Amino acid sequence: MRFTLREVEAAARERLDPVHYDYFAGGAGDEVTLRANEAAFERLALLPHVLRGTAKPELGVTLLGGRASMPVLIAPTAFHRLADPEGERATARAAAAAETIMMVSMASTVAVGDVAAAAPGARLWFQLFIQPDMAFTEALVRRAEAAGCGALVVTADSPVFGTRGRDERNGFRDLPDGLCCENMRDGDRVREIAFSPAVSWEHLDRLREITSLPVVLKGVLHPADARAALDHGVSALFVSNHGGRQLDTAPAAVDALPEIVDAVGGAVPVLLDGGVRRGTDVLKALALGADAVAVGRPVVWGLAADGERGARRVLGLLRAEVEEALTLCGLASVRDLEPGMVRRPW
Ligand SMILES: Cc1cc2nc3c(=O)[nH]c(=O)nc-3n(C[C@H](O)[C@H](O)[C@H](O)COP(=O)(O)O)c2cc1C
Ligand SMILES: CCCCCCC(=O)C(=O)O
Repeated sequence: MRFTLREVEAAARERLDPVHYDYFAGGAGDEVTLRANEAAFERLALLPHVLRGTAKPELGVTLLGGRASMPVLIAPTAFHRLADPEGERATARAAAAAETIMMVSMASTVAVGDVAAAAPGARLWFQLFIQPDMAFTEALVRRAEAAGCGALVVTADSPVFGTRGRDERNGFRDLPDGLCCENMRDGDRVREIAFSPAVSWEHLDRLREITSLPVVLKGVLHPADARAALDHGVSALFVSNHGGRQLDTAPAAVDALPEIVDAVGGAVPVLLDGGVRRGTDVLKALALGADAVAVGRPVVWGLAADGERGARRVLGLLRAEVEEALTLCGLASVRDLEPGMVRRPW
């Protein structure tokens, strides 16, 4: 039995090739931001209410017209077949069982159409690194649409691929033979994902012209960028530092959240990922104005520890913890969380 996400991670670490464990676990530079994401949640205190006479709390949220049974989504992470032979198929089945949204990485090791086919009823969004070759970007969008994805999650924090010291030291550069980024197939070749500093707001405008899918902008930390994103018509903002894997010493996600929420002023939903490991972290982020959070590594750990069952276990643990924390806070619903319930005691 595994009772916490830490125990799931320990089990995953035992099963994974150490080089692959480091790829999943690691961050950029000195991993300052990686550590800060979790530490920032720990520094926040929750101030509970008492004697509210509540029933079993309501956890469900509605995002971009779709329902999730809890405010915990699956963040896009690459290369699930390094963790489990079924890879993203297993993750999607776990997401469907939990009735939550899975963001399928553009760097998935199962093509998005095959992920959708393997998990009927799964609520999928497709994550996109805009490719400077807009014709190929459009081809990716069409694949996501054909797979029934409900939104495009455009990752904006990766004009270059962050330098991760663990991968450099381990010499981890390529997927093993037999695995590739299946969405990148183009005729009889598999393209490399281009990370390009030339990608700009104009590309985002162009993307919005070629699809009617809602666009979620992921990797926003600066309030001025949040305001610009609204001007460019995004449907949701996603506060994220890429799990500490891009700009090291960028702020912890939950520390950046209040200013983004303020800048957005309720115009669109705000999501957050980075360091969410406990139900209480979920409550803190929602109290500070997030509409939902997402988890990256925890789902990979579940997958590596026990395949689909492990990913389900991770989502189940988080659900149970959110429910218990809400009850202990005297709340009937995730909607009742408000900023006054979060304190910075130290
Ligand atoms: C192994 C790994 C792969 C990732 N791959 C992607 C990706 O393909 N696209 C993307 O936008 N973000 C990617 N991310 C970032 C996650 O979407 C997310 O921002 C981050 O994992 C959240 O932090 P957490 O792992 O602490 O929950 C990746 C993160 C990890 C750990
Ligand atoms: C060369 C493919 C890289 C996929 C990107 C995965 C990612 O975002 C990560 O943080 O790792």
